[in-house]
Amino acid sequence: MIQQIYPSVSHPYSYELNKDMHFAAAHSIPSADAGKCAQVHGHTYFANVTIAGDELDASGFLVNFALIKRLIHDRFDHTYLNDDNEHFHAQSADYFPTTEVVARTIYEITQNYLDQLANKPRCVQVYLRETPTSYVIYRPKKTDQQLAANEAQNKAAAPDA
Ligand SMILES: Nc1nc2c(c(=O)[nH]1)N=C([C@H](O)[C@H](O)COP(=O)(O)OP(=O)(O)OP(=O)(O)O)CN2
Ligand SMILES: [Zn+2]
Repeated sequence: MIQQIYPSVSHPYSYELNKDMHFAAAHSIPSADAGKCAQVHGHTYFANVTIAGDELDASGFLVNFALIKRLIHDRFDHTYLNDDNEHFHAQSADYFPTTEVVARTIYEITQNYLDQLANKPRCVQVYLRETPTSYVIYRPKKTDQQLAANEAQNKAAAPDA
């Protein structure tokens, strides 16, 4: 929920920002195993997006909080997720509008935007609460390049280990 403390994510960056948002949306899960969730119903989703980086932009921002809200809240608020065929469809479970898939989609939209910025911030965690008792955390896997950089950093910190 907004103003709650979220699970922390480890990363090598100096700055970390968190943006809380909420949006109302309807969905249905197109699976015979989804039970009552196969019927159209709605939620007030709470999302927390964590962004990290080492460089600030000309405004002294890692990224403008307001832009993250525009990207996510304005895209999904008062929508029927199943109608958003750019992100969701019924042909593959990886694209059903489940909490897991919506969390991953929020990551993808955010990171695609961040990739265009000169200071190259990274989205390191998306926390998405669908109901008072259910939430998902999506964390992107580290790329081979990031794993190699981490290893080099560790070696430099403890060369004899
Ligand atoms: N792993 C997932 N399981 C379920 C998802 C999902 O997205 N990922 N979604 C649903 C339903 O869409 C539903 O919105 C949420 O279900 P649930 O947490 O069971 O909701 P309740 O309010 O009924 O929970 P209670 O704790 O029993 O009150 C189902 N599963
Ligand atoms: Zn639901």
